[in-house]
Amino acid sequence: MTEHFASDRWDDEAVLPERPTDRIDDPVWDEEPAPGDLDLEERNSLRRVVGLSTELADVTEVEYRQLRLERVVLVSVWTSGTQQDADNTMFELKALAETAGSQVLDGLIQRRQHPDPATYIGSGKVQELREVVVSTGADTVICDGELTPAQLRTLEDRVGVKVVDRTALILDIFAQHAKSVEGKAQVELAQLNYLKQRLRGWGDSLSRQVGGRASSGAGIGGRGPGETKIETDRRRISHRISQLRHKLRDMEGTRAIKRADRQRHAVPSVAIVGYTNAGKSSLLNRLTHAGVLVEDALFATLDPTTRRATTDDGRVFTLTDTVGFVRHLPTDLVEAFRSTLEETTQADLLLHVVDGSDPDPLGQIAAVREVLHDVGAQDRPEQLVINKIDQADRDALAVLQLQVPDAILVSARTGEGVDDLRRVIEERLPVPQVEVRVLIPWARGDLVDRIHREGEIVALEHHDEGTRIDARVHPDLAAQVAAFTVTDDER
Ligand SMILES: Nc1nc2c(ncn2[C@@H]2O[C@H](COP(=O)(O)OP(=O)(O)OP(=O)(O)O)[C@@H](O)[C@H]2O)c(=O)[nH]1
Ligand SMILES: [Mg+2]
Repeated sequence: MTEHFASDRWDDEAVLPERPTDRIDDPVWDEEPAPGDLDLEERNSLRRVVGLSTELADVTEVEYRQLRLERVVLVSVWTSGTQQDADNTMFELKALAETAGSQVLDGLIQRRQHPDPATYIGSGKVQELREVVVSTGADTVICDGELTPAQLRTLEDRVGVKVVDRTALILDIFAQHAKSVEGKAQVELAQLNYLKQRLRGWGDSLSRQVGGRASSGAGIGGRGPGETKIETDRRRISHRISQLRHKLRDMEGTRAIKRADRQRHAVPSVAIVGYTNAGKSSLLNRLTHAGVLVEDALFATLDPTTRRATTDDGRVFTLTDTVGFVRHLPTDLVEAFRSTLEETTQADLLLHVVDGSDPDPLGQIAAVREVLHDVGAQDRPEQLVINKIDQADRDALAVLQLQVPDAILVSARTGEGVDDLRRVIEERLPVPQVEVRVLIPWARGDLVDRIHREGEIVALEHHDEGTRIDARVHPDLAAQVAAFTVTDDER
């Protein structure tokens, strides 16, 4: 076992802390029918994890952690809604799993009133799940939703392979995709928060086991070395969390300055928001030739990209691409990306992009609006944009159009409807309010440029002495050109 491998294993451990020492010689575990090599490998890897968890000293490794899920079985509990809804959720989970790099072997949906508190799917179904896992040769089970540490543990014990939840999966995708220093820090923070909660559960069970085994172990003596280590780990994690929070606050400050700068120059801003994979980056590229990464993968974009664009009448505005949303985005991630999404709370217009070819566009719209609400952007002007009309079903599209009559239909791929969209953006961008009538001397061409860019020109004439302009501009610019105001008799 190489050192490199070792740290990889620890990385896996980060998201799915397992009980460290007890499992290998746990008699119950040994009695389980061995599903061959897989089980053997699993035990080996567990054994490896034991030694490695001490390496938690370097918590920064969480940043680079990947689950490396390979062959997975998906499980979801279906509590309400139609069969179709349940299937859609499952397909989304599949897309998420594939984005994380895994091969989906099978998917099981369990109908229940509530997820089972002990085993999520209900103890009767666990055996069935185990059979599917063994027969497909899966190495991982991914559960939809967010499971408690105890549920994850119980399922792992009884199914015999690694079990992760949707939250861990999404965190993993974010970790793989984060590019900027800030994005990485945000994901790491969310991962550490997730990990910290899991450590707590782990600590509880450990202390019980240690106490049980060294049966004299009540009171002080009952604090096994494992528990002490966990507490050390938790302290380290807490320390790292507060470091990251500091770092992020600083970076947030820098961004706020940049944003304030744009605001002072009164450049209107448009933020492109929407469900992951809706085509936000494609649309940004279409509107600005920005060359932003477009991928048929969820969460391709994690770092907000801002580009300048110009309306037909020459006004400059900014367009910002944002991280995609998804149903039940882990709260920690919403929290972590709050600063990134702050862009949206300041935007003059939100372009809410919807994948018109998705089976449940209204569900996507609702999920996105929920996140917008969470970050405090619910009162921003919103323009719905139904994208991918080239591949959407015509009938479904017609129905959708009735449901959201104000939406604009486009295809970022073919360019269809994009001109309409430009026109609507232009109409909905805030128009500068102060009317000015000025004669700008030739030497101040910079001011003429600014009026072009930041204001709206009503009339323009070239005179011998300079440029005569009637325009509507923002108050800041109005003040700067005030010295060149013309009176009626100069007209
Ligand atoms: N057929 C069709 N496909 C599109 C259209 N717009 C985008 N796509 C495809 O949809 C996929 C996702 O596009 P992106 O632009 O990366 O979507 P996004 O919303 O930025 O996704 P994330 O950043 O992952 O949240 C890519 O495979 C695009 O080629 C469209 O109008 N028609
Ligand atoms: Mg994108």
